[in-house]
Amino acid sequence: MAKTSRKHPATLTVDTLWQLARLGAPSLSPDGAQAVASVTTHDMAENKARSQLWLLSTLGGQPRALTQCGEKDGQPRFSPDGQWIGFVAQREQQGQKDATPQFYVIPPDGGEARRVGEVATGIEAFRWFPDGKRIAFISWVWPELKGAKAQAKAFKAFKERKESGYVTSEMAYRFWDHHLPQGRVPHLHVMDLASGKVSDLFEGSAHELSRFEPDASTFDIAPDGRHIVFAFDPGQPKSIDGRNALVELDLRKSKFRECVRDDGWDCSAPRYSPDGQRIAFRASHQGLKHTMPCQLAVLDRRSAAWQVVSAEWDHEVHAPLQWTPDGQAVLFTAEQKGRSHLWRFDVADRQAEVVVAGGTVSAFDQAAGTLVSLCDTAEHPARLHAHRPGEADRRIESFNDALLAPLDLGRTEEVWFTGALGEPVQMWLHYPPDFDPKKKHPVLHTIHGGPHTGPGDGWHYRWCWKLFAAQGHVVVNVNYHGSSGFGHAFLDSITQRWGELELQDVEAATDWLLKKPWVDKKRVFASGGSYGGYMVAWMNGHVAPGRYAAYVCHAGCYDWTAMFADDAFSWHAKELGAWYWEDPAKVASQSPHAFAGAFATPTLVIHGALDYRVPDQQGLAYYNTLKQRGVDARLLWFPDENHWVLKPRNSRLWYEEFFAWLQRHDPAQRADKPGRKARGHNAKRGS
Ligand SMILES: CSCC[C@H](NC=O)C(=O)N[C@@H](Cc1ccccc1)C(=O)O
Repeated sequence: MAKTSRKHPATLTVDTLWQLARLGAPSLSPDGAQAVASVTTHDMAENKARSQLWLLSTLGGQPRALTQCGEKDGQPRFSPDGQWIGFVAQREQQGQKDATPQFYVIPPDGGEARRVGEVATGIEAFRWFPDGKRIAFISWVWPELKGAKAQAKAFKAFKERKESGYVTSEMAYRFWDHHLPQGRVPHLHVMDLASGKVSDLFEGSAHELSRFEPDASTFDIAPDGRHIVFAFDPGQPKSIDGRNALVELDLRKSKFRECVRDDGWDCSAPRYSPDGQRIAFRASHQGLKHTMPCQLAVLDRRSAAWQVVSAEWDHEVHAPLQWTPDGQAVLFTAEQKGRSHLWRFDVADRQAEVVVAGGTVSAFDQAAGTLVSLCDTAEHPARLHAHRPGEADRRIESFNDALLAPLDLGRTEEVWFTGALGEPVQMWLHYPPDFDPKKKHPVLHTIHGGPHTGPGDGWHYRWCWKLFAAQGHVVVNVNYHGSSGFGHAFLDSITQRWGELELQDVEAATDWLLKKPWVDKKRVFASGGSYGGYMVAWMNGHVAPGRYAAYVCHAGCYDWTAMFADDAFSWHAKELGAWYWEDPAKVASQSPHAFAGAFATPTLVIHGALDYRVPDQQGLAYYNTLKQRGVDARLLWFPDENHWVLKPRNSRLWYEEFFAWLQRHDPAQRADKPGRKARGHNAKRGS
């Protein structure tokens, strides 16, 4: 038979990954006919991101770009009458650039966006009042000052000050990648849209919202427009792990009332029922144990009684919550075994049912019987679907289809094996596009962070499994003991013995793989970020050299004592079982640095200087130790990145260094052989 030359389909590259449009949370028009969402695109040459608002028909019409000139148009929400879309942006208008994010409105049927009012201290997040004439919004203000003018004056003075020092007596002063504004706290405000007039609802009171990235799920406005409920930590002084009560503000009487307060419980994400009589919220029994999940709770406003309704359902409820229009049930997303579904929880029956199955459903909205969901899977980045009763689900955009259509992404498989404690453990295998079970393939563990996360059937931009697979590796993501989405006992099983069960699981996965005829035993690699970085540093001290050809440690926790410099320091003792000054041996026994004497496996260490969750000294100490011990190591350090590498050019460098490191330590294709390049990567940079 004559041989036919078959053209290989293209595979995913870093540049293609960065060309993909990233969709934000949708908001539906009141009639459910249209959704609005922000769409972020990136320019590799300019090293920049840009977010525009798009209008998407749920009935089959063509998508339309709603905003053009904004750089970061975000958080769009339809007004209750559907006449406007409100959004938050920092724009240039009439030659003047907003100094802080402001509130804009645009009519959905066309026309230019216009800023409403001006808030010197900026707008973090907002919600429409039911009358559509006002919004409630979050802004960080000086609590001792009165009136918008005083805030504006103080803000100007602060911006113009010559000193750069940050002074604080607070326990919470940084969060992930930013310092909390000095002296300012997040207050709820009301803006009258006709006049642009703003009033601070918390002025003169000790109330404030969460200092940790407060968003629109931290408060809600009652259907009568008269009450606002919000989560508030009454503790003084504020701690980094304080427990929130729920407080209701009567706008007419300017009176605050604690409606849920139990010091053992942490409450969040309150949401009024459609008739305004009940408030659904998330409640976590922190008094019992710090790992307790956020459960669904309901407050009856008349009787003031509240109860957890999802106590028998071993899942963590994610914010935001939305009531169904009949007030029977609450919608939310929750993880389950490496997937995240949209659930409907019937409050009377206490039953949960999947409404939209993931993949990973990350956002949704509902109106007039229509539901929209934002969902990604291992096979594609986030897509928007409309779900209407009696109709087939409909894709309402196709932003990335043309880019992805010609690509062979390879196959993804969910596998269960026996891990630590003889228990079933899940892993996800992403096979390379050219996978052939008759050939030998290298293996790459990508160990997730947390430890209490549980990724699986989803798309990841920073740890893009399909991109790693395109380099020829079988990519492995083990949902080790401690991962979320597998019930509380599984999540809590690693408490006070970090490293132990997780390592057994990763090792059992490696054993499982090594039995496969298609695994190249000399080409097994392990990588991980944050807690996953902790894991690879831990492995370096605990696994016999030679089993893994090389490691990549991104933003890894290395030394639990020095980690006290992070922004979550009070959490360690709960997980490790001791403060370092009380039982240093117990802390050290769970810390990779204490096993440095065994480090022998080559490691690429990556860290960002703006990482306050895992400060970069962690990565530097690990790298220095490897160097001092004569272990082959390389450092990739970013002065301008945080826990994540977010800039297009830096991300490309991250992937390039990552691939090159694996190649350099790959016995089959050493990078020091001339002419070797990462697969599928454009040799030429730039546009
Ligand atoms: C309560 S804050 C720390 C926990 C958080 N994990 C969620 O499951 C987290 O930020 N984890 C980091 C690693 C880390 C662990 C302990 C203390 C600081 C950082 C991560 O893996 O992203």
